[in-house]
Amino acid sequence: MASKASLRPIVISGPSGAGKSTLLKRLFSEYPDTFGFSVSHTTRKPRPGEEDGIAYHFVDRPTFEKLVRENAFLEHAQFSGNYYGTSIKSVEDVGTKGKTCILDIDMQGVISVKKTTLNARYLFLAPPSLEILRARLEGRGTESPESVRKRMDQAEKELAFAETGAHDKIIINDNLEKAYDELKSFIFESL
Ligand SMILES: Nc1ncnc2c1ncn2[C@@H]1O[C@H](COP(=O)(O)OP(=O)(O)OP(=O)(O)O)[C@@H](O)[C@H]1O
Repeated sequence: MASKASLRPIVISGPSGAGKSTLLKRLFSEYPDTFGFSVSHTTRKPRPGEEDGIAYHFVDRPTFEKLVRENAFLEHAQFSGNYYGTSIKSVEDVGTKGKTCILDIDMQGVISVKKTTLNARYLFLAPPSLEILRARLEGRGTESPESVRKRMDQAEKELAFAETGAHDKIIINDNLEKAYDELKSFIFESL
């Protein structure tokens, strides 16, 4: 397997529980210097040891809201009273440092990346079936029944979106080894 990846950002999406984190964890540990995640913005206060520009870009609310008005974010949301967002520039910065940016985002995020000049490549990770997806979400032991229900509803929307042909490649994660090999082939494909 070649280990030179294009510097075009890779967008990975797919239902919650499809296996994105599992595959990305493996990819980052096999290739520790090749890939990077973008640094998000947040209005929450830094915790001890968190450096600005490394853990997050720490900004105040007026600054964050100004960035929203300027359409600087691919996606942003509020959690427990704080804003969080992924800026277009933070994705570009990863490429500038010579790493391939990996974006793990939902379909709304995919739609927004497509509106930018980031020239990304789009990968969709699908579960073998909705029944198996449910079993994996339940088996992960991290979700309440209500959270599983919400994720399953959203999964149907993600799968319908993938059927529109919005992605360059769809990988079905039935077998982890096979899915990982397909992920690497897509990522290291020479373009
Ligand atoms: N091919 C596979 N076969 C069996 N189990 C798998 C496979 N791939 C992943 N899993 C398991 O499925 C569960 C969900 O995987 P993971 O947490 O990586 O999903 P995710 O797509 O990152 O979800 P989220 O978007 O919620 O973070 C985990 O418990 C993982 O170990």
